[in-house]
Amino acid sequence: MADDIPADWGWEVRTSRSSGKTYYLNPHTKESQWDRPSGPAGQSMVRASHLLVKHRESRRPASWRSDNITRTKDEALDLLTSYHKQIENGERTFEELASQYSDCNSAKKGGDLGPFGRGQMQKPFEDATYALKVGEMSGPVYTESGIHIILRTK
Ligand SMILES: O=C(O)CN(Cc1ccccc1)C(=O)c1nc(-c2ccccc2)[nH]c1C(=O)O
Repeated sequence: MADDIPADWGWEVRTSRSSGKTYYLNPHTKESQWDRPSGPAGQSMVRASHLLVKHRESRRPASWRSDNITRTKDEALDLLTSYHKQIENGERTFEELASQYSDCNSAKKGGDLGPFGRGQMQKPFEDATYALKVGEMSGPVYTESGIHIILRTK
């Protein structure tokens, strides 16, 4: 779905101090150019869905599912492991379980987070996603938000 990634994603629009003209700066390569870029700023975009199970040590132990999440980290891991098994054996789909059980607002979209590039998500989440092949599902991934299963979709 390349159409959902803006052509010049990742470039910064700047104004030249000397001429007042607009130019484009790639913050990753530090290159600048007058013409509007025709491609993303040289970084690969990915797309993923996730199922987040929060616990009492989560940075924000609350979600659309519960105002006060009190489960322990171990209980969260047990839940996530059971979801992972049900998806692996084809009993349930990733989308069904993420919609029903994910403590992330993305549950409303079957866990889909849309496209993102490096530097946008918490580092453990980003690294786990980039390490997956398209179509592959992660094991438990730990971030400040809780414990995730990630499905790379693009
Ligand atoms: O960590 C926090 O202090 C609070 N957050 C961050 C957050 C809160 C609302 C919307 C988006 C992100 C979350 O706990 C959170 N993190 C995520 C998240 C984490 C990694 C990848 C994608 C989403 N979703 C949520 C959520 O409530 O919906």
